[in-house]
Amino acid sequence: MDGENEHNNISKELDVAVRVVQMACSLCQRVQDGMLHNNNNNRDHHHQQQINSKDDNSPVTVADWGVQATVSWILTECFGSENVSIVAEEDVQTLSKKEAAGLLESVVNAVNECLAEAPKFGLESPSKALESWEVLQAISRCNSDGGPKGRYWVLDPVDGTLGFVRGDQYAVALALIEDGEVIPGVLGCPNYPMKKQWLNYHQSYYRLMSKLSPPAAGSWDKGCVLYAQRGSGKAWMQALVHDHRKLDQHSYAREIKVSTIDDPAIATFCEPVEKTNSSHSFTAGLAESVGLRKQPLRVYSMVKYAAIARGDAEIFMKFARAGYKEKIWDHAAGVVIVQEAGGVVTDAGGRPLDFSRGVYLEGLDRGIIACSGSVLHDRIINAVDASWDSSNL
Ligand SMILES: Nc1ncnc2c1ncn2[C@@H]1O[C@H](COP(=O)(O)OS(=O)(=O)O)[C@@H](OP(=O)(O)O)[C@H]1O
Ligand SMILES: [Mg+2]
Ligand SMILES: [Mg+2]
Ligand SMILES: [Mg+2]
Repeated sequence: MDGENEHNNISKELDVAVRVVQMACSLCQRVQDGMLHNNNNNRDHHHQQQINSKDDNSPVTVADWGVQATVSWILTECFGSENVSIVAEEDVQTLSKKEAAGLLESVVNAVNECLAEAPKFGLESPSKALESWEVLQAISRCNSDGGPKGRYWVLDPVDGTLGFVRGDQYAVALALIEDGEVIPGVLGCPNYPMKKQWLNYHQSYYRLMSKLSPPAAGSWDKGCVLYAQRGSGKAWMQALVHDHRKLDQHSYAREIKVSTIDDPAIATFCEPVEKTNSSHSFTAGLAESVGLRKQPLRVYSMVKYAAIARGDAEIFMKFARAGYKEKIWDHAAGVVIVQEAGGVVTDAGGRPLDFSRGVYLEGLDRGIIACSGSVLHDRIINAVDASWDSSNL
């Protein structure tokens, strides 16, 4: 099939990125399953350690650090440390504290367990398990500040950590930026099933699952990985896999496209779950004035971009409070995937997001609007202008 040929034609960078995101997804699933079990059974000291608060009160877990270490280690091995620079969300401050020894040990174990499986994903394992200092080094070498020149990877090890700790949606996001432009992007969505029978259904399903024993490895086909290469005009989705070697024989990448719906009356918009991350009242006003009739789909993480790229929803809007600066790792991978799947992504002024100015999306005008097509996109942009002054954002 075409899918396979095109898949074989992708760059080495995208190929490695897809594989390492697959690995990262299985690390996350293991940690999430472990957390949900602990939650139900006993609140021992391990559980106390599992969710940590950052300075801004947002959560960070073994999975966030574990994925950052794993991706950093694999990219460095594959491309050479002199060729790899990475912008990523987490640092080692908390982890390096004396009292965090147990937490660090959990991270090191998660990383080694994950790296040991690298051959299943067509990548190489370390010759022996990494020491704590090597894991810390892998995390802290993700210290690039981005910028307008050269090449750097952009990683959000766990996006939607809140969704993750709640047993809900989250994503692993990896992109490569070259001279300020996102080239390939990969989004791993471990709780977003290949088929559309999803999200609402998901929570109760997960609640039920967490009381049962974990499913046999490899039998749970509930996640997907999306990816795209800038300029190809194509975006792809593959199932979350536990053994890549088995899949290499198949044409396992399926092309995805945005929705063709451009009638607001039947369009679905998605937005962040938390009101603190995006004004629900402002988007409700917009929805009303544009004629969107369906209830908003509130979903954690960049799964919202995945939903647009796959055609499961038509609009994604995010209006953070004034003064909040969006970070490049929360958007880079999602934006290129949506665009290559046929969608349109801009700020609320209709300008493209500028990934070339460091860690933040500097100069972002009010909010982010991703749509399946320009008809809906134009309408939303116009509605923002019409209602902005009367809002108090
Ligand atoms: N105050 C505020 N306003 C806007 N955005 C914020 C804010 N604080 C954090 N963040 C970033 O939002 C990321 C999660 O966004 P979501 O769209 O998943 O939000 S939500 O959880 O569904 O409410 C989240 O990503 P992760 O930290 O990777 O989970 C943050 O980077
Ligand atoms: Mg994030
Ligand atoms: Mg994150
Ligand atoms: Mg975070």
